[in-house]
Formats: sequence, C-alpha cells, structure tokens
Amino acid sequence: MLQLKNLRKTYHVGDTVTHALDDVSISFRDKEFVAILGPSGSGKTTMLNIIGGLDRYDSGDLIINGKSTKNFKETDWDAYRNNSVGFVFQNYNLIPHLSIMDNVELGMDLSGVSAKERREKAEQALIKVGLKDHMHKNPNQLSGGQMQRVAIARAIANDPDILLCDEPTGALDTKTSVQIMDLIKDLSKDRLVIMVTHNPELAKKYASRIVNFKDGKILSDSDPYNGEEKADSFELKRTKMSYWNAIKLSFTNIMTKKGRTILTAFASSIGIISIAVVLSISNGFQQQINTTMSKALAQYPVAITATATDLTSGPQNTSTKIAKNNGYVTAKQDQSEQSSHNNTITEAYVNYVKKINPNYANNISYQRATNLNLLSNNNGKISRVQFSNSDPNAGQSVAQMRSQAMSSMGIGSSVFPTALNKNKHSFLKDNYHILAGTWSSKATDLVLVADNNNTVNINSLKNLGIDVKNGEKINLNKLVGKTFSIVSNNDYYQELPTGMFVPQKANKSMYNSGKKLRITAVIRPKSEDSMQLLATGIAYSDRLTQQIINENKNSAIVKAQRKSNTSVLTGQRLNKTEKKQIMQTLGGSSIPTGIMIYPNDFDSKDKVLNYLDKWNKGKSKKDKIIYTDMSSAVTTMTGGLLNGVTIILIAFAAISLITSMIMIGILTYTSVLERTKEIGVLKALGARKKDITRVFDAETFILGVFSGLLGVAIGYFLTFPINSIIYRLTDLSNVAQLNPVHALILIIISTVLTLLGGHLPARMAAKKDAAIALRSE
Ligand SMILES: Nc1ncnc2c1ncn2[C@@H]1O[C@H](COP(=O)(O)OP(=O)(O)OP(=O)(O)O)[C@@H](O)[C@H]1O
Repeated sequence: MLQLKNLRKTYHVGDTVTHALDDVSISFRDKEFVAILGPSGSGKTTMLNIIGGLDRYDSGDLIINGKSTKNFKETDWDAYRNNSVGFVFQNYNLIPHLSIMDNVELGMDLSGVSAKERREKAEQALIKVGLKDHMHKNPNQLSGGQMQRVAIARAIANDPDILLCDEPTGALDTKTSVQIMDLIKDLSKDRLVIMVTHNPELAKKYASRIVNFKDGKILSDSDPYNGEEKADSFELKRTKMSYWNAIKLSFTNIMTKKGRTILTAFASSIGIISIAVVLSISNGFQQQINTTMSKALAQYPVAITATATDLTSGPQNTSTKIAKNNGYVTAKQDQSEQSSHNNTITEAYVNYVKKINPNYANNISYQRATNLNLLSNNNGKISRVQFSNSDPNAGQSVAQMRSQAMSSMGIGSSVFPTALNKNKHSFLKDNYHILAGTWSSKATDLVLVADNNNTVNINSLKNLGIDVKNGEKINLNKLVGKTFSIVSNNDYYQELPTGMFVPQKANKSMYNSGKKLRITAVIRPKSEDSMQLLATGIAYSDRLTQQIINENKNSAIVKAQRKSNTSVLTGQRLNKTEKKQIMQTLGGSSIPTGIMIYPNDFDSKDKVLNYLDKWNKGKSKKDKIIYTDMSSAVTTMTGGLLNGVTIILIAFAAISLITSMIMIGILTYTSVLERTKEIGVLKALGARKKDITRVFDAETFILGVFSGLLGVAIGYFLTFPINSIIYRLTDLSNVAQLNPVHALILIIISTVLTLLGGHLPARMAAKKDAAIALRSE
C-alpha cells in the first residue's frame, strides 16, 4: 500500500513561491488504476515524481508498504526507484543510441540481474507490449506508439509494484492511444497504476479511480481508500551499475558522434604526439652518444701506470710578465716534473682493483714486464722467438720505443683484458670478430690480431720465426693451430759455477719440456674505432702470464737474484728500481707494472673513478695511486645538455597536454548537457549518483585511451620523415626511435589526464536533479 500523508512541496523561484503540493493526503490500493486529472500546473507531475522517488517532498510523509520514507537515504531512493517503480513518460525517453533490447534491459543492468535472465525478462516484456517482431530494431526505427510500448516494456521488465505514467498517450493519435491504454489497463490487474492525464474521457473509460487536482490540492477522489496501515514489510535490493555497462553505454553514445570524437581525440592527442616525438628524438641521440662514448671508452680505458700526472699538484704558473731584476735567480722544479707522480702498485691495490663491481667495469688488463721464454719448432728447427712487434734485426728501434710508449698507455698492448664476470661483456668478443679459428678459452690459447685491412706487423711474424717478406700473403690455415713452447726458468737458464746464469742452448728436449701454446684464432677489430686496442700480432690472456709467474717465482734464477744486488745475468750493479724491474722480468714478482680498467659504459666511468678515488682517501701523497682517465679528453661531450633540452621541450609539449585536458573537460560538459535526458532516465531507472559519474568517466576514459593511442601512433609514424631529415642533415641514421615503454606511459598519461579533465563535469552530471533532468528538452 502507498500512502501520502500531508505532503507539501513548494518551489521558490526568486520572489515567487509555488505550492506545487499543498497538504496532500491520499492512499492507494496495491492493485488499481488511478487517473489523476487537473489543469496544467496543478501539481500532478510533481506528485508523480515524488511518489516515484524522483523528487523529494518538503514535509509530510510518503509511506511505502508501511515504511515511512522520512529517513530514506539517497541510496534507499535509488533502490526504491529501481525495484518498486516503473516510469512511463509522455515523450517515451528512450536512450536513442542503445538498441531496443538494451533500453529495456537497462534497469535490470542496474539491479544486477544476470545477463541471461535480463535477456529473457526483456523479451517477455517486449512480447507483452506486442513488439515481438521489432525486438532487434533501434528506437529511431519505430513509430511513436511502438516507442511508447518500448518505454512500457522497460517500465515493467523488472516487474515493479507501481507503474507511474505521465500523460502516456499525450503524443499519440487516438487509435494508438486506445491501444496503449488497453495495454496499461491490462498491466493494472497486477499492480498499482497511477496515470496523469489531461483527457477526462480516457480517464473515465479506463481508470478505476479518478482523482482531481487543483492548485496542489486534491479536489475530488472517485473511490477513496482508507486501508489500515500495514506493518513495515518493505524490502529493497541495492542497485549498482557495472563498469562494463558504463563503458558500453558511453561507447554506443560516442559511436553516434564519431566525427566529433575523432576530431577531439586528434586535437587532444597533439600534446602526446609532441612528447612522443621529443622523447624518440632525444632517446635516439642519447643512444648515439652512448655508443660513441662506449667506443671511446673501449679505446681509452682508465689507466694506472708507473708514473702519472697529478693534476691536483699545486697551481700552475701561467704568468708571462717579465719580472724585475732582483739580482738573484730562483731554483725551480719543472712543472711537469712537479706534477709527475710515481705510483707504487702493491698486491693490496691489485686486489682492490679486482674487487671493482663488474657492472661498472668488467674488463681489466694488466701490464707486466715478465719475459716469456718462448721457443718455436719449425720442421725440427728449434729457435727462440718472442711476441713482439720490434724489428728482430735492429736494436732499440724507433718503432719499439713507440710501441713501448703506447703500451704504457694501454694502447696497442698484446695482453687482452680479463673479464671479471665471465657471463658479461667479453672484451674480445665485444670488439673483435674471428677471421679463422675459434675463441680461446684456455690460458695457453693465443690469438693473432690483424687490423681492418687484414694486415699484421711483419716484425711480429718474423719474431715468431715465420720467414716472410714485406707484402707477402700468409694463408690463415697456416697460422691457426701454430704452436709454441714456453719453458720454465729452471729449464731455460743454466747456473754457472760463478753463480751467474746464462740461457741454455735451445734444443728439442728444452722445447719438449715447455708448456705448449697454440694460436686458436685470427681476429680483426669489428669497427675502425677499436683499431688501436690491441697491437697486431700475438695477443694472449693475463692468465698465461700469471701461470708463468707462479711457475717461476721460486725458480733458481729468481731465488739467486732476490738475494743479490748485482744482475745474475750481466753482473751489473743494480739500484732498487733496477732490481725491482729485473725481478719482474724474470717472473719473480706478480705485481703488474700497469693496470687498465675498461668501464662498461659512459655512466659507469664515474662510478669506476669514484671507486679508485676511495682507495686514496686518507693516504699520504706518496702512497696515493693516481690514475689517468684517457677518455676524458675524448668524451667531454655529455648527455647533460641533451637532457636539459629534452626537459625544456617536454615542458612545452606538456602545455599542450593541459590544453587537451581543458578541452576534454569542455567536451564532457557538452556531453553532459546533451545527455541530460539520459541522466534523468537512468536516475528514474534507479541509477545512483556514482553510476552517473561512472557513465561519464567511462566516456572520458574511452576518449583518453583513444587519443593516447592516436597520439602514440601518429608520433611513431612521424619518426620516419624525421629520421630521413636527420639523416640528410647529420648522416646519422634511425635516430628517432619511440621506446615502447614511453609509448605505454604516454597512453596512461593521456588516459589519466582526460579522466581528470572530464571528472568534474561527470560529477556535475551526477548531481543533476532527476525531475529537472526529465523535464528538460
Ligand atoms: N523545478 C521547478 N521549479 C519551480 N517551479 C516548478 C518546478 N517544477 C514544477 N514547478 C511548478 O510547480 C507547479 C506544478 O507543476 P507540475 O509540473 O507538477 O504541474 P502539472 O499539473 O503536472 O502540469 P502539466 O499538466 O502542465 O504538466 C507549476 O506551477 C510549476 O510551474
């Protein structure tokens, strides 16, 4: 039973006060057909809206099945509209962009009826209103009468207790009106039907009870009802619109205005396009810089050599002025001598360097002065050989001095760097590729290094005992697999009764006693940049030198030399440095003369330098180890400038993003205005404020994703012409590259920003008064 008790509703507009309902009290039976008659403006629609929970009363009470609605919360009203009330309006209020079936199902969507049940109920309702054959049409393909039938089907699909009809035949011709009235009459057998009409004949013909209204008051009632108040037997099922439904509703709406949506999405994607382009260009340049830098780093490692230049030593005297004649001269150390620093590399320091993080520098090479006692066997002819590029027939040649100077800088060395972590960058594999043979894995494996033109220093071949003429071509097969013997000090030197040592005559048994070394590959630099890394000729691993040192450190000659201050080979007197040097040559000391550290990339270089600086902390000047950063001269170009430019460009691009956001806000606001009627219908069907917000959020979400995708796609396609321009200008190919991660982030940013931009209008939509929304045209 529905009961209105002293209901009042007053509208204040400016100074005008309208008493739309003025102390109305009336009760309705559970099943009857009530017609409300009355002149225009008498408050009929207002009462209907209040009964239907679309509008609120100011005072009095509305009692539903014995329950007062005085303390109803917003959600109670939503659920009440959805569960208990069906609305039929004069102008049908169908949602034009949804199919008939979807229109009918909408209310059930909100009450969480399963898809299957929803479909069944909607079909039943459509059959009941006589639209069996039109079920799959769209609203705009129907006649007015048919549209009103759809509206009735929508109102009864959820089987409500109350059907509220506001001039349901107002827009229909007489014949159709009769059919609709018959239908409504039929529906009133199972429920309470309250119909507002201007047509007294229709009311008389169909309604079982007629209530006359005037000036917000009940003038007459043909069949008043004074039923006993029932005990509270009211129950409600909460409503909720699923995200999926919200998206469906908005998607179909967007599809009705494709052109506008595409234009808006394009306009709002311009921000994304510009950021995508800026990012891909700066990304590309950064990569180019990184490759250039790592190439430079591979050539110029951080070097720790016996002597280094200490750049921190005192101020440089740059004065060029001519001083006065004071009558004296000042004794002064030469500037370069002053800043020259002797590095004392110790075992502890070597171990410290070895503990460097392989993620920063995985390759380290060591310079050692150790002599290798090498023999070759050329068809039974045993001869002494050496891994060297110096002319075997000349003394200390210019070439030799040059090669020594270069190797002291880590360039043109014949020992290749050792990888700290075997699974990471291998120096050889990164910078060289194989002409013949396979990569070496054992300490006794050697590689022969050629240059880009496949040439090898003739001296290095001659020193190996290969008899060649200048310009002669040697087959790679002849070189790969060539073996040498490395003989231990004890087998190589003979002690004379005087305590002196001399090399023994090289013979077969000496050759056989030695460890065998084998050339496993002929290699060549991958690019012209790695040209100078290793000198052409034989290159070997530091492990080989270490094995030899281990073997020889307790040999007779080393023991003898350790005790003596004269050379056991020449008898010459030795000072401390000379003795240290000769001990190193004989393999008596494992301390390298120099260390080269190859940072993995440009960013790691600073980490490596920091690590090396840490060693010097708190040490006296003498004990400090000064390194030489040879790449610093080459790689002064840094990414810093590029980063700055990128940030500024992105900031500009971001402004266009904000513009897009405002535009989306305006668009959503327009959409809210356009869809006001739809909001009213949704509310009449029981949608909560949240659901309405969700519908519009869904719309902006779709728009945001779409403009993000569009922006990224356009940005991506722009990289092609941009690359061809950059190529023409700079000769750098494929500079602009859109990182997929950046693309994804941009789509997310676009979605979030448009959601933010559209959320405010969406909230406004939710706050719209349902009754006013339905009155809007
Ligand atoms: N939102 C509103 N703000 C101000 N006044 C309103 C509002 N809604 C209705 N009114 C006024 O309340 C009174 C009752 O309006 P209502 O629409 O209920 O009348 P009605 O009997 O249904 O009229 P009609 O038959 O013409 O539809 C009218 O005077 C109307 O101007």
